[in-house]
Amino acid sequence: MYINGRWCLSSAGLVADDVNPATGAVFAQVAQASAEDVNAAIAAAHAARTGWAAMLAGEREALLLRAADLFAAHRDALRDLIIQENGSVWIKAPWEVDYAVDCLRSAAGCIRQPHGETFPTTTPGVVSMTIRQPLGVIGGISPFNSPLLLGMKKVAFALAAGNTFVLKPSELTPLVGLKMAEIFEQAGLPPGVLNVVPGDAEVGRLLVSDERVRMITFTGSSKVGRVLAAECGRHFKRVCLEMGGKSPTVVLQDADLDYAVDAAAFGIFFHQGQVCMSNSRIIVEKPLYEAFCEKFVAKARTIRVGDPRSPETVVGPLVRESQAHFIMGQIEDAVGQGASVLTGGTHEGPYFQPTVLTGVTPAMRIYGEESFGPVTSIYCADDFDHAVHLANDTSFGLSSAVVTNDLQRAFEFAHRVESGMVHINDTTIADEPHITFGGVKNSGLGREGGEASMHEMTEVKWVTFQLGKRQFPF
Ligand SMILES: NC(=O)C1=CN([C@@H]2O[C@H](COP(=O)(O)OP(=O)(O)OC[C@H]3O[C@@H](n4cnc5c(N)ncnc54)[C@H](O)[C@@H]3O)[C@@H](O)[C@H]2O)C=CC1
Ligand SMILES: O=Cc1ccc(S(=O)(=O)O)cc1
Repeated sequence: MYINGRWCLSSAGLVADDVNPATGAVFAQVAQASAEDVNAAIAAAHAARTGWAAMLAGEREALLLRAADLFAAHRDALRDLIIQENGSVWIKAPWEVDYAVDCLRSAAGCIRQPHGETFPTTTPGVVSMTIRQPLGVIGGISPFNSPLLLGMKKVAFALAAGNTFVLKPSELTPLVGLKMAEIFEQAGLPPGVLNVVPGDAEVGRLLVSDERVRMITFTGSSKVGRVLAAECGRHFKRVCLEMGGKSPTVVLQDADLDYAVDAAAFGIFFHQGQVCMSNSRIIVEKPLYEAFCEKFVAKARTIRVGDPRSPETVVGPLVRESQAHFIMGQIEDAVGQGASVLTGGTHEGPYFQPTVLTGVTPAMRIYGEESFGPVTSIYCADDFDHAVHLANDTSFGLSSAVVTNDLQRAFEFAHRVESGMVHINDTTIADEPHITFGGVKNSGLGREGGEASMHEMTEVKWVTFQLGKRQFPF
């Protein structure tokens, strides 16, 4: 692990296997942080926070830009590691590296940005202003699905805002987190500014309960997010949560059918459906429903499942085989209650066939639960209002999409849909480092990206300056 600028083993001698999802083979053993190690990482970040916050903006900017160039220079090695550790397919892994590079450059561009404000006051002679200051130590719990992208989104903006960081990567992708530290070290990041402590939920709990950690930023399941929100509340700690989704793509009756099929297919089969914004629900207006189902199923059947290293593969392995059993449980429950599997519905180990269901009802688990696999359900909407109702009939609210060229309908949908993001004439999957990203309902609390991150990761302080002497009443 990486603590205070040093590479070290677990003080308790703990290690865990790192498994390649594509083969099931153990390819590395990774040190696991003990309570002592977590304490050392937090202490290092705490000690480094004043120096890092005081570093001139231009110097911090230069460092992040240097790091961006180094991540770009390591593109092939990072791509290969992401494929090996996460099972990402060939089209996704390099894109993830490019995003991380872009994210660092975007964060570097934010460094001079946390502006304060000035105010007129009712007290004569008072100059009144706010300033924005770093929070101090931020703890990050990053997920497995895009371990570099989602880890970088947290680290880059936290550092840009002048905070120091302790990162706990997912148990399933610790090496990507450690590789990040290695490259930041090469870029010249001072010791203690970024610390990486692989481990299980206990490591996360230690980050949450330590009073030196002033904020937790998390991407993962709503189940864990709910626990973190409560625990951070108990410790009066800021929290930013990016959680799950059951995002809808709505296809209106005027849509270009082939385009809608392509958009929705990308929205569920990209990265084998392990994307928080995946359109695991497709809602089609009645006049297009039958034709859409037919074409979508035909497209799903052409999708190549297999070795993530092969450029032809679209759907690679799920990150762990147990996820395939979880999804099979959802499908069996749905079929047992009358749903139909139009295609797919089977898996070999972690390789899940692209799967399309119809006839799904609210009584079925898959109607409301996230699947995190290449499985979607198609619903028939009687009309536009029914489509909006179906889109909102979920406890989640991350992303949404509407495929139409009817501007009136498109903007009405954008206003009425209960989601943090809505994409018109597109799919549900979109993410750019400088744009405000996040969900409503059970999908999120707070926002990430660009200015939103800079706000979440800084504290506002009101400062006044009395010119001359104030007249006190007594
Ligand atoms: N929104 C998204 O992008 C993601 C959603 N998920 C969803 O979550 C499901 C489960 O995936 P997991 O990787 O197991 O994610 P998870 O969200 O259940 O766990 C994520 C992390 O939280 C830590 N953790 C668990 N309990 C904790 C606690 N009480 N305090 C502090 N840290 C704690 C774990 O050690 C792990 O690092 C997926 O199947 C998917 O449905 C998973 C990853 C990303
Ligand atoms: O834009 C594509 C995109 C963005 C994010 C993710 S993930 O949720 O971080 O995996 C995947 C694809």
